[in-house]
Amino acid sequence: MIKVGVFGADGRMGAEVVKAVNAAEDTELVAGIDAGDEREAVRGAEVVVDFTHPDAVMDNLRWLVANGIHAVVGTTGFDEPKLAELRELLAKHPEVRVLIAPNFGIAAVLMMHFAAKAAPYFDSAEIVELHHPNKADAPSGTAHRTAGIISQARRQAGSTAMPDATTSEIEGARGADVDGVHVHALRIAGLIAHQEVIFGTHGETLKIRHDSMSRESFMPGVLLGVRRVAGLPDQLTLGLEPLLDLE
Ligand SMILES: NC(=O)C1=CN([C@@H]2O[C@H](COP(=O)(O)OP(=O)(O)OC[C@H]3O[C@@H](n4cnc5c(N)ncnc54)[C@H](OP(=O)(O)O)[C@@H]3O)[C@@H](O)[C@H]2O)C=CC1
Ligand SMILES: O=C(O)C1=N[C@H](C(=O)O)C[C@H](O)C1
Repeated sequence: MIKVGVFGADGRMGAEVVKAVNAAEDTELVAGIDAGDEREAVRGAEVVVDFTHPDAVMDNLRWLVANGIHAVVGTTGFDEPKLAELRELLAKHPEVRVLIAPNFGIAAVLMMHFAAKAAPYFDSAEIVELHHPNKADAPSGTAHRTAGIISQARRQAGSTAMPDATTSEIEGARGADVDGVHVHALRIAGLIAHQEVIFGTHGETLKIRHDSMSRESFMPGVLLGVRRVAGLPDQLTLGLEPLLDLE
């Protein structure tokens, strides 16, 4: 049995993780905590799953790493300074492993993988992400990562700049520029988590769309992370791709 703690246990994702950990035959819930609760409650856990808030996750990781507990992190909002600090912390605790994935949906990971493969073949690429209106961050972590991998694939292929003759716009009309890829973030009541990557070239477009219709969709990926995190070769793993042999 893998002993698991959950940070953000009463949240939309955390509550689903608690259910999944309780239902799986090889995992056992030590404790689930929320903002204001004592982290000590999860001492004894081998792995803690964090679905909290971009402003809270680094404090949680500082505590987990210092206490020798592996972390599976779904919370978004990681930038280079946060990752650099985390690498420094981990260097002092070589036994600890951290897996951070902006999206634990297997189909979402495939959507990003296919987007990277398609990117060199098109002149244009833009991302539309659509989420529930209670989401804290925009653009989504998934859109951020997708833009990064499209941009990397285009750079590696020597692609030229995307065509765009805009010289006048109302601020925001072209979305956010993430690594040179325009990202448009929609917040719509009734939705959960969706993303469309739109590619275009002469006379042809390709749209790759992913839809999470329920938060259960993330649980196979989260449980895979819980089962595998302790054995990962690198102290810090970004994205679920290596666990799915997708690199
Ligand atoms: N990687 C993935 O596959 C996915 C990632 N996410 C990401 O997960 C994060 C959470 O999303 P969601 O569940 O919708 O958000 P919610 O707001 O529903 O839940 C967050 C929970 O975390 C709690 N919390 C806040 N700070 C702390 C803390 N320091 N320690 C412990 N608990 C804390 C909150 O408590 P309180 O309400 O009391 O403040 C709340 O219960 C977001 O960053 C989101 O983007 C979401 C879906 C999938
Ligand atoms: O907040 C959410 O809901 C989600 N957050 C993640 C993100 O920011 O990409 C993953 C998924 O899109 C749902």
